[in-house]
Formats: sequence, C-alpha cells, structure tokens
Amino acid sequence: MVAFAKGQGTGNDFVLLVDPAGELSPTPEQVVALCDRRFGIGGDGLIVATRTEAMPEHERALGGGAEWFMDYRNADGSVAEMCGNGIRVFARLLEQEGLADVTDLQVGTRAGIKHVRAVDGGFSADLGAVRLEDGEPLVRAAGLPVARPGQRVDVGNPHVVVAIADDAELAALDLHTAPELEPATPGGVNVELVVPQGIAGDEGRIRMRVHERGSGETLSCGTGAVAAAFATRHWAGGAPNRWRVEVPGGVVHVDVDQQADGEHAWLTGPAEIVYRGETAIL
Ligand SMILES: N[C@H](CCC[C@H](N)C(=O)O)C(=O)O
Repeated sequence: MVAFAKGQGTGNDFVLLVDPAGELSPTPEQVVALCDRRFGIGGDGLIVATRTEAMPEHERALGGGAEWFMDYRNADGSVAEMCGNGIRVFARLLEQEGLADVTDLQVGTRAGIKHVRAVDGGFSADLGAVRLEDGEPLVRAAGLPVARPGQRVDVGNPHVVVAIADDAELAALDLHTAPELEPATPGGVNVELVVPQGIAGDEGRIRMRVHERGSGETLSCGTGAVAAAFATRHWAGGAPNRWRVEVPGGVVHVDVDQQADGEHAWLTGPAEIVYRGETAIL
C-alpha cells in the first residue's frame, strides 16, 4: 500500500504523492485509476512531489536549483507542463510534511522554476511570463449559439480563451464534450469560456468555466484563470493589472507583474489538504 494525500484549490482536486527518490513513477494507467471517481480515489489530476535531483535529466534541467519538483499528470494520464491550482496544494503538502519552508518556495516544473509564497492563509505563485499567441482558432461548443474566435494564451501550458455574451449563455454551455477548435491544436488545449464582469476600481472582474485538456470540465483551472485574465485584459486595451476570476469552485486573483522577460502572472488562492489515505493501486 502507498500513502497519498487528497487536496484541492477552489474545487480543482488532486491526488498527491510524496516520492522524494522518484521510485513510484506511476504509469498513465495507474494515474487514470487513481483519478477515477468510482474505482479509485478521484481527482482532476495527480501531483507527485519528487526531489528535482531524482527526476529524469530533461525535467532535472527544467527544475534547476529547486529542491522539489512538481510532476503533474492530468486525469487521463497525460503529462502537463504546469498546474496553477496544483502548485498551491503542492506547497501546502510540503508544509504539512515539514519538507520545506513555504514562506518563500522555489518549485521545479516542466514549465521551469516557479516562485510560491504563503499569503493570507493561501498561496501566491508566479507562473512566469504569459504570452498571447497569434491565430484566432474558431471555437464551437455545445450550447454556444455560434462559433466564436478564441485567443491563444501560453501559460507554460496551452490555452484558448473565448468571450461569452453573458451569464445565461455561460450557464447554458454543455462542457461534457470538449469544445471543437478550427484549426485543431495538436496535443489538445485547455479552453476557457469567459464573461467579462466589468472593472471595479483598479480590479477587473471575470466569470469563467473551463474545459481542461486531459481532465474535462473542472470547477477551476489556475493556469486557465491566468489565461482568461490576460485575454480579457488584452481585449480591454491592456489594463488593469489586477483581476478577480470567479470560477464554479470559488475565486482566485491574478496580478500582472512586469519583469525583464515579460508580463508575469501572480496567481493567488486557497489550498487545502482534505484527507490522507493508503492506496493499493500503486
Ligand atoms: N489540464 C491542464 C493541466 C492542469 C491545469 C489546471 N489544473 C491548473 O490549475 O492550471 C493541461 O493539460 O495543461
């Protein structure tokens, strides 16, 4: 039997393993079994905490000088570069295990080293420079009256953000099946459907739903919230720098931070370890 933790951040939930020496190396089939909500533990994804030195050479290079590496897998067993909600829950687990000082933590990921800080009972993570990309794929979704052009956003993982007319149209979307993109994105893409809610003071507000690559509709997606904020800010003319993003599972905040290599996104929100157990799946 192998010990695991179950955690969540704004309803994006994860199975978590602490595997310092990288001995578990779960197969895609085991990830699917762990994330299955009937036959397994259940989760939108799996997070494995491994010492960067124990990761394969490619990941070790990406993880640089960070002591711990966040190895993220989607519920379908596919590997993703980054998980914005997950890195907060990852930090919470390291804190509870006494494995790291999380007041100011560097985490290795397949999208490079990320900086995480404990704030106001949750965590704030610098997800790195966010890039708006060319090409406006046409997006079709069940319940969306007409196909709409989407904005491609790179948050270390790929996203397409689509503006939705209003809350009623957002609620009417059926995201049991993945939105269809034209042209399609090789390897799949995370799709955020967003209703701008206006700007209050220096804070923009949006409401969104998300269909995640490799997991389906989730209650929240951290990198997706960043993508949605950056796309909406672009459509609004490049301001403001602070965004409140309401997702079905709660609220996260996105702050734009101009750094030498571009506009970074700080993603802030809660993180909770809900329970612990042992599994026979591994
Ligand atoms: N499904 C995403 C990874 C999980 C991202 C999401 N859970 C987040 O909080 O960023 C992908 O394949 O890129």
